Amino acid sequence: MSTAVNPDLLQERNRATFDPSQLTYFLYDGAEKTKRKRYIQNLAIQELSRMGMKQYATLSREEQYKQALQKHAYYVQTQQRLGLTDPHEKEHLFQAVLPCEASPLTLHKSAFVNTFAMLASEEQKRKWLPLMKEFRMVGTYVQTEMGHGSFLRGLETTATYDPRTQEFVLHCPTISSIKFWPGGLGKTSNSCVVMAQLISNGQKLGMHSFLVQIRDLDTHQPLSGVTVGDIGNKFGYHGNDNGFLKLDNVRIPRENMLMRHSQILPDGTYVKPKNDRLMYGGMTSLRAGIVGVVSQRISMAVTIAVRYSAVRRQSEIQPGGGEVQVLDFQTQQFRLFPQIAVAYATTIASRSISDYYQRVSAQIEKGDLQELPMLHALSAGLKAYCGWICMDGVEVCRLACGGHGYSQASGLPKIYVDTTPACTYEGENFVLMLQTARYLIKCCRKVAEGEALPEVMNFLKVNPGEKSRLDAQLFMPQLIQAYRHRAGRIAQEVSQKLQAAISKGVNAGQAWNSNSVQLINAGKAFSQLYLVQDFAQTVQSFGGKLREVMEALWRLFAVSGILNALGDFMLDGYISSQQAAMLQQRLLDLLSELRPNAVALVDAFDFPDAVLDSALGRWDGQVYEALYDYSLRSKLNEKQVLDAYHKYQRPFMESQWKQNKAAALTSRL
Ligand SMILES: CCCCCCCCCCCCCCCCCC(=O)SCCNC(=O)CCNC(=O)[C@H](O)C(C)(C)COP(=O)(O)OP(=O)(O)OC[C@H]1O[C@@H](n2cnc3c(N)ncnc32)[C@H](O)[C@@H]1OP(=O)(O)O
Ligand SMILES: Cc1cc2nc3c(=O)[nH]c(=O)nc-3n(C[C@H](O)[C@H](O)[C@H](O)COP(=O)(O)OP(=O)(O)OC[C@H]3O[C@@H](n4cnc5c(N)ncnc54)[C@H](O)[C@@H]3O)c2cc1C
Repeated sequence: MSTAVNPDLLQERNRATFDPSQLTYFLYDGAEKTKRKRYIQNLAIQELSRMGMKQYATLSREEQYKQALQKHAYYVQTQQRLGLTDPHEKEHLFQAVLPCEASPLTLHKSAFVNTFAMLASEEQKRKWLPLMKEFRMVGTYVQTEMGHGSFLRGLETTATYDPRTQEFVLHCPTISSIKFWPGGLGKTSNSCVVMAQLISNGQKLGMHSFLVQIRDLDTHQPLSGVTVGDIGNKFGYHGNDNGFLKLDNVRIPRENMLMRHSQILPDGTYVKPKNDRLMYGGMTSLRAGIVGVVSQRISMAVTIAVRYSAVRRQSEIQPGGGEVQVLDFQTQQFRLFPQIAVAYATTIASRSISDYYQRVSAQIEKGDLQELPMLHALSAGLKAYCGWICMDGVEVCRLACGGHGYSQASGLPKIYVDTTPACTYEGENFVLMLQTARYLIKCCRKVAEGEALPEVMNFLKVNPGEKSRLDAQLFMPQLIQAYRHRAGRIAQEVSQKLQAAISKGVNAGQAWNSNSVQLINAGKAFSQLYLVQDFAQTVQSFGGKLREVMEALWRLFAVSGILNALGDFMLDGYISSQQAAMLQQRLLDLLSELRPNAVALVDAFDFPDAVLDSALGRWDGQVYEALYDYSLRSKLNEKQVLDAYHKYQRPFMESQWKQNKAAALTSRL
């Protein structure tokens, strides 16, 4: 394959008005850390290549599972060999080893060990954490059942305390109570944290967590009373053995209930937690983490689509003027440039929600639960909102690559099937957004009662007759104010509707359901406001040319967000039709303004080719060579004439030939 860089891409890089390495250093916390990231990723990529790893998309499901295990083992061992302790460095390594390739061991650390560490007492941690950390116990987080996932209070699996033996009896009483979906459960895990309804002294005490061993630690055979297996093929996520688990009166010692926040004493007496929802802590942490996962996916997809659009030439703009780079079509820019903005906006939001999570967790550790409701509302809203826009964005990128986007060679299908479950797992997005709305409505009531709100919620104090002062300059404060006004208005309006329905005697649940479409909209508007504000704040920390480019990108994010939900902004007359028309024009101006920097903006993400795993998104732009090479490696090309020809095609063809003509046929027409 040619080693030269495609001249169109070369030219794109030369015409950028800013230095993309400045942006790369922002993303990876400076030049030194960027160098270290590159060192770690290149080392892993070279070693894995020497180990003969195959392209994920070319493997069968079973092979994907096996290779993912092999790679995950390499990931952990390489971490140890290099002495990595910084979580970002571990993340860089993980990205290079398993880029969008679901691993059966992902849940071990992120959900099993982390949830255990959050919910177990000090004594329990001393006993079990070492075994988990050295992979003697390999585990997962087992909550969802066949019949219930979203409605946790509806889970049916029971953990009944038996004071005579000081044991819990874990039992799945019905088909719908069979645990279903947990990652790594089917074939890989020997242990798990199981969520079950606690029953003691005949009292139902709600969902609690239990450490349950499901397989023998040596033979790996399922233990007595345990039926466990893989759930079968899915939309994607093939490297992961998402599993089912049926517990049939399985007994575990009393000390296996995770007892940090609530306890069962030997005689069966129940000690309540300070707050029931502390039990949900593991989910909150993962939701915060998922914002980072989806932001990475859209960043990869848009890198592929923008680079490809710079080398793909098709059609003429001026008759006779020659074929142009498809990136020069306004429609292509209209599809792709907002996705670059989404990639940066969500990356920035992922950092701030992660920092916020760490801060509030530290407070919770000290017993201060004041910010828990806000953390829940924000992590749920951002997980859902970022999940949606990143999933949609990945598909926009795939479609923008035309026919080749449909090939696995583009890397885009692999990214899509890895992004879309983020809208379902760790809380179905609509269900989560309604949790965010629940918090908003509570805050609206506080406004009505004149109570103080956290500073970030002050947008709920809406000025009803307010008109936007937005003009063609698109000043930051006016754009942000538009988002504040819209988020506040929608939340207040739906809050008033709820109040009105309840005062007419409609019960609270009915009133909630009848307004839930608007409640979702309130949650989205709040989450989008958060992204717009957070992105703006970051842009203001940049200087020089980088600031100019990133301000334009931020404006594109803010303006396209308004135009995509124009009704929300115009319904109460806040934005006039003249302002809306001005925004439509300014959006097009911003596309032209950003055009010279499109490639530099995606190059700044600094994804190695092996991470993108894409014939279309290669750094050197040699896409046709790569596509052709990929085709030649198709398993169907291993033989010139396939067995299926002799077995099915030829007999079928012959069955269609008219008897007398068949005799006259020669091998060439
Ligand atoms: C940064 C760390 C990074 C870590 C690493 C990151 C790496 C990422 C790797 C990604 C890989 C991902 C792999 C995939 C993992 C999938 C795992 C799963 O799906 S596992 C399965 C995931 N499954 C799901 O996610 C299930 C989704 N369902 C649920 O979570 C619950 O059923 C519910 C929240 C919807 C309702 O619960 P219900 O008990 O009926 O509650 P009500 O509605 O009656 O409200 C009562 C009160 O509770 C409050 N509150 C609620 N939650 C929380 C919270 N977390 N907190 C605080 N508070 C909370 C609520 O605000 C309300 O307060 P108030 O207004 O009364 O004051
Ligand atoms: C790839 C993948 C990995 C997973 N990994 C794990 C894991 O490791 N451990 C684990 O325990 N689980 C896991 N899950 C399960 C996952 O957490 C659940 O599927 C998820 O929480 C959604 O629940 P559900 O399937 O019951 O959806 P449902 O709740 O049945 O959703 C169906 C529809 O009903 C709607 N709906 C439900 N309730 C409401 C409501 N109150 N208001 C409005 N609409 C509502 C939803 O919005 C959705 O449109 C995984 C799932 C997937 C796809």
